[in-house]
Formats: sequence, structure tokens, C-alpha cells
Amino acid sequence: MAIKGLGKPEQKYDGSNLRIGIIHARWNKEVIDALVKGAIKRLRELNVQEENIIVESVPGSFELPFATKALFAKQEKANQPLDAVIPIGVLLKGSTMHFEYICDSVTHQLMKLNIELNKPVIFGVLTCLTEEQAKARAGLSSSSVHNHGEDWGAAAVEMSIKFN
Ligand SMILES: O=Nc1c(NC[C@H](O)[C@H](O)[C@H](O)CO)[nH]c(=O)[nH]c1=O
Repeated sequence: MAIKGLGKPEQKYDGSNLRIGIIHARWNKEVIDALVKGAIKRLRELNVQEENIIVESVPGSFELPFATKALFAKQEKANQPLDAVIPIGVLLKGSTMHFEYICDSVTHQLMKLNIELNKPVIFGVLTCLTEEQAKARAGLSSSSVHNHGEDWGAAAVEMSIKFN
């Protein structure tokens, strides 16, 4: 029995009073769309209202940290503050070191935003060596129906309720 994975949720959190942002890259669209769908599916299952799920897209994963911070600020200014943001990106290894540099810098910046903004910023970036790895983590391959986007939706609700 594999031990890796999130396991059962501690409890079913009620997200009915939460406002959650999703910022997604557009690179590797097929996988991105499945991950975003999975995150929204779980947010809705946890009673986050459709009108309280704010979705914006950016060109690629490199833009996620800036857009995450900007979306928090934009919603604050509109007096509709976000409780958490889920940045979603899919980075696929190419033939150069471009992948490593983007993965490393985006990961560090997204982690820093949690501390800088004192708000949950969920890590929704797949850093994959092959297309098959990416598809498997979005529930798009025969080898896996698990969609990591659903875990990210659940994490956003749990972190918002526990620590906001
Ligand atoms: O190169 N590969 C990828 C990528 N490059 C674009 C980068 O994120 C950015 O949008 C541009 O450099 C412009 O700033 N962005 C991804 O999300 N996944 C990739 O696999």
C-alpha cells in the first residue's frame, strides 16, 4: 500500500464564507484546464460560492508570483478581499536549463508570498520531466485518475479557515 499522498481530510471544512482566487498559466493548456477544473470542483464541494471563486490567467508560470500578489491587492481595493489564492502552472522540462530556473524561482517566490502577505498561497505548480507525469497529476492518464487540483482547492479552504 503506497504511503505517499494526502490521505483523508481531517474534517469537511465549510467554505461558504470564503473568497478564493485562482491564477492559472496558459502554457500546457490541456493539463492546466484539468487542474483548474479540479480545484473549482473541490472548492464548490466545500461550499465556496461560484461568485466567490475569482479566476484569472497569465501567459506562463513565471508570471504567477506577480499576478498572485496583484490579485490580492486588486480584490482588497475592490473591498472584496481574498482569503487565499491558488496559483496553477505546469512546467515541463525542455532541452535547456530554462525549466530549472523557472521552477526554482517561482517556487521560492510563491512560498515567500505566504509570509509576506500573511495569506495562504497554495503551491499549484507541477514541475514535470515528461508530459505523461503532468497528465497523470491532472487525472488525464490511464495510470492515474487523481487530480492534484482538487487537493489544492481543499488546502485553500482548510488554510483559510484554520489561520485567517
Ligand atoms: O518554457 N516553458 C514553460 C513556460 N515558459 C514561459 C514562462 O513561464 C514565461 O511566461 C515567459 O518566459 C515570459 O515571461 N511557462 C510554463 O508555465 N510552463 C512551461 O513549461
